[in-house]
Amino acid sequence: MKIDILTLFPEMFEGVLGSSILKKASEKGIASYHLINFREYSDNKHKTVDDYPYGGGAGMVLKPQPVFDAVEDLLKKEDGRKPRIILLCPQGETYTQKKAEEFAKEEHLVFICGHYEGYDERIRGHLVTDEISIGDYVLTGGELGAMVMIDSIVRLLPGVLGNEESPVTDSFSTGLLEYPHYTRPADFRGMKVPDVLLSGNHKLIEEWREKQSLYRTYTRRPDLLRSYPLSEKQKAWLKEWEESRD
Ligand SMILES: C[S@@+](CC[C@H](N)C(=O)[O-])C[C@H]1O[C@@H](n2cnc3c(N)ncnc32)[C@H](O)[C@@H]1O
Repeated sequence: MKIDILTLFPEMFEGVLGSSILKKASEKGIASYHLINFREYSDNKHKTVDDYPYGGGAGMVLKPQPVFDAVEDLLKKEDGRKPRIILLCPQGETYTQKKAEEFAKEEHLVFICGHYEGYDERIRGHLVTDEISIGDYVLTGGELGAMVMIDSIVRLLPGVLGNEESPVTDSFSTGLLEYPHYTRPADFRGMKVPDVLLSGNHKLIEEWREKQSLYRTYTRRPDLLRSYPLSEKQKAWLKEWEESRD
């Protein structure tokens, strides 16, 4: 997967793209990252990329010209193939694991990281294919949001995670939150690992994990259950928990 990142602060990405799974993915040739400082595309001799808002008010607005020119330059190299062009934006669609899975199927993603008060509206309306928010809060710029998205997408690409890690049972991938994990020792300062995990009975362990996963979701994120296809056994567990609350 090719990932282009348009940013005024390319140095912010060095640590994240050069560490852990994202670094491994690029070393294995599965993902390649290209940082583009769109200030270099400014047609202004002072290389400014922002200007005062029409109508007055606080803050500066990113001008359309450097961003359009930077994206058009990228597209020239694409032989007509259209990448997804993602604008990081607190007013966009809220990012989810489903969206990460959707983007992971693409061959080429372009991220546009805003800064200042916001973007000229023509960038939003005429250049991008997706507007994504990473949550209901306001960041200083789109860089952290792009890093969050890139990390969650790249770890889903085939061959990126080793056998010892799997995105399949991760929270949200299954539609539920993941079950709790324990490792050695079996007794840490009197806090014991549930007996079932030490039993060696794989069927019982699977059932315990399924039940824990459902219970976690029921207590922490009941909203996820609205779209989750519950089995009859799971419905019975939920009924039991509902009744014990009364
Ligand atoms: C200070 S914010 C601008 C917020 C804008 N004035 C508004 O109220 O919608 C600057 C930039 O940070 C990025 N940003 C801020 N919050 C974000 C969020 N929750 N998700 C994604 N990007 C965000 C966007 O790129 C945005 O253009």
